[in-house]
Amino acid sequence: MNVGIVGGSGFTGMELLRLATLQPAWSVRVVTAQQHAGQAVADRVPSLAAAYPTLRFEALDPGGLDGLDLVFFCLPHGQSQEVVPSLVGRVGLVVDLAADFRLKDPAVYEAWYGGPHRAPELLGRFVYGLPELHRAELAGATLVAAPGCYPTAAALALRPFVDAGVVVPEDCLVDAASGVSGAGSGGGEATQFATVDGTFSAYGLPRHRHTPEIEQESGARVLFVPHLAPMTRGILATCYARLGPERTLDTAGALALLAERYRGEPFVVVDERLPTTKATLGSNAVHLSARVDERTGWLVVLAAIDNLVRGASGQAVQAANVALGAPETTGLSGVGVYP
Ligand SMILES: NC(=O)C1=CN([C@@H]2O[C@H](COP(=O)(O)OP(=O)(O)OC[C@H]3O[C@@H](n4cnc5c(N)ncnc54)[C@H](OP(=O)(O)O)[C@@H]3O)[C@@H](O)[C@H]2O)C=CC1
Ligand SMILES: CC(=O)N[C@@H](CCC(=O)OP(=O)(O)O)C(=O)O
Repeated sequence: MNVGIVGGSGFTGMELLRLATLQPAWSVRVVTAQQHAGQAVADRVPSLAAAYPTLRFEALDPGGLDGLDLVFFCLPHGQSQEVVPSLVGRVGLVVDLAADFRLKDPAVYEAWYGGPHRAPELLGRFVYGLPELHRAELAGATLVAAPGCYPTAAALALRPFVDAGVVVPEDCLVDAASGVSGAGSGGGEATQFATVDGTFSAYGLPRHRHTPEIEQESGARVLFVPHLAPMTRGILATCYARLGPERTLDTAGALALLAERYRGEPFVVVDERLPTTKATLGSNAVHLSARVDERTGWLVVLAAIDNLVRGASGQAVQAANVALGAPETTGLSGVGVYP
């Protein structure tokens, strides 16, 4: 399987290069960069030197992707919609890690991304790459939009309760914190050590662009408040939902509902123990837990992921495995690195 990684010199691209080494049938043929074009992969990412001793980043030339079996796009938002339309039908499978093709409604895209979509005709053809929610649509797909990092955690946490009808979908909040790699390798002053070390801050509220994506995939109307945490990787999403008027759910019931919904899922861990980002480091698993506060009538669901694995590149590989008909777990592990 001949593979291309567009935007391979960024954080998600590097993680895809690492995960590609664990795929028995993949061979990375093209890896592109902008500022880093011409540089050896091993110079930019020394941890990959043994796997890619001679591979170099090259400038993006869409023609150079022609005929590849699988191409991952890891470009900043808004860039892949310029390139992907010319590649439809010329590449076996496109997996886009940016937000360009995640939202189904072009009007919603325009409202949250500040301008009209430049390939709206493709929005309906992309499958949202969250296997636990869209596995059947993903099988055989040729265009996949990999989910955003915060929406992955929030949708997997809230969707089971919305579907079960036990919460008020209009009364949901998502309070989430991300490590700084979530901002990409060009984060600048906002993510440098002196700015983030020893502090914890909120940003982007009340109109972070992940809000409509969380709503699309969770089925809830949410107030979303993201935070930046002084760590490299990880997202912890604390999701709150008001219980329905019957108030039938208790903590044991909430945990049982999650366990039942995700029974047999290779990359979902449902546990009474409260999730931590550290336990997900380097793993493709999402760790979920829940509590019901019977005093106030609110459900709290917590989800932890590694933003670069389950929140980006690992999930993109998982979705590609499903789309290509390979075993879903090929080249992926749900076991983290600890401590
Ligand atoms: N970081 C995360 O946790 C997550 C990121 N995503 C999404 O994945 C995408 C990639 O993110 P991430 O890897 O963090 O971003 P980075 O900023 O780290 O990497 C961006 C990549 O795109 C290249 N690039 C930038 N501009 C252009 C351009 N105009 N033309 C061609 N290549 C260009 C860069 O090359 P160079 O560096 O050589 O200039 C680099 O390889 C983004 O859309 C992001 O939102 C999704 C989920 C989680
Ligand atoms: C910490 C941080 O800045 N996180 C980014 C989200 C991560 C990301 O890259 O967004 P997508 O998942 O949509 O691609 C942000 O809030 O914009």
